[in-house]
Amino acid sequence: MSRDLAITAIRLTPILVADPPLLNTQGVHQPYTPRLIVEVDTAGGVTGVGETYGDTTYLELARPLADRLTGHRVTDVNALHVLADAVAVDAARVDGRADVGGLRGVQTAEKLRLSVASGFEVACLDALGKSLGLPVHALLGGKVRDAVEYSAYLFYRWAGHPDGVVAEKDDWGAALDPAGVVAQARAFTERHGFTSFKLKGGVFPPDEEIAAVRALADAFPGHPLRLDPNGAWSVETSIRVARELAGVLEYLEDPALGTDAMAEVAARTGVPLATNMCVTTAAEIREAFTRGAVQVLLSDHHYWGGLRNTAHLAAVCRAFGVGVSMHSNTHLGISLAAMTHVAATVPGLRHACDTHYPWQSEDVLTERLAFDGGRIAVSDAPGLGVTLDRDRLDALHRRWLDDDGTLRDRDDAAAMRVADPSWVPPAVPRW
Ligand SMILES: O=C([O-])[C@@H](O)[C@@H](O)[C@H](O)[C@@H](O)C(=O)[O-]
Ligand SMILES: [Mg+2]
Repeated sequence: MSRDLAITAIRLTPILVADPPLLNTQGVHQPYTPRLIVEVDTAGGVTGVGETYGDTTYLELARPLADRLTGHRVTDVNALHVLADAVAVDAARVDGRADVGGLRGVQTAEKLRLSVASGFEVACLDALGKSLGLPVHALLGGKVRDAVEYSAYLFYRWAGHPDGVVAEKDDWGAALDPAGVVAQARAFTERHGFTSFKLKGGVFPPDEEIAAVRALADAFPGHPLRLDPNGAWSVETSIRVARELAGVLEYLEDPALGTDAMAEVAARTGVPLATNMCVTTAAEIREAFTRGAVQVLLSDHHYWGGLRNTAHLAAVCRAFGVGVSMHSNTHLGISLAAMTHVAATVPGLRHACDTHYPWQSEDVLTERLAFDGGRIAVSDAPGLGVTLDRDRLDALHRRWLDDDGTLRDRDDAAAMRVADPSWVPPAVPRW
């Protein structure tokens, strides 16, 4: 192995990963969700790995980007974004589209490019770290903590996917009322030691979700609690819920959609508001921050364009006096490792980060990342500190190849229609 950092080959492997029947305001998670694994080989004999969304539009962009990046060096992460910008995206297939599988705010061609580039950036940094014998956090300026805290991501859910649907089974059971939510939270603490809890809301009428949060507060006195209805409420409903849960919630996440609504809710309640929907692009920052619409920004290295962009975003938040934490969608261990490295470098990270990882029974790593007291230890091994399990990768890719296209694009509303053929994503505000 040498330190020749030239990229000689890039492998893109789309996979389908098992996902439980988690409910959100759009519908329910598919039994399998697409992800893309990126491998970058260097002339020095090192391979770096990255992970990002695997839906069709992401793959269409990833392929030409892989061709253009080959021949560059793994240090060329600024050039990576220039190359991504030059790849043609059919904006008509992206701009203004409803987000049917992710509830991550506005969809634009730029955000699509950033989301794809992030998988390559992580793979490049992993390869660079391995080549230099340095952990990724060192490439970002070094860690300021040795472990990163995550919160238990509670979901209303069915015990299993609808009858007749091919799916992996799990032992979490159903959670459809306050008692079920508390039981799920207890399972999270027993299995992973989490001490802070986020409930995905927007599924049941607000009073039922208020009751679930109150039940959590009774069961876990003094523990940080969040509720996230993904913008399903009107301003008036948001204000009512915020007032009822004042003193109970650490923050309320995206109660209503858009900067105007969030600013009004923030102005009329004392509960801090967090978002991964109202501010998801650079262009949305100034207005939301100056109007006080957001008190905590949930960053996400996938759609903000990588780990370095995430560190920059955290600096912008600091400048505006806005707190920062992390959003999560369905993801595997490569992304959890990447999140942990960048989170380790962010000063003033005062809120536990979100992660879906405990819901993922499958991974492409030889060894799963393990939570200890709800925290992931920051690896000091070279690169991300994870090892790809090629057999697992091949098996999950085989599942993607065998799919007739039904599952290759995450669509929570379509998944819900399997159980309820009349389902359409509710108009917003839903309540
Ligand atoms: O996975 C889900 O159902 C979540 O609702 C996800 O799609 C959101 O993007 C996310 O977790 C959030 O915090 O809004
Ligand atoms: Mg959210």
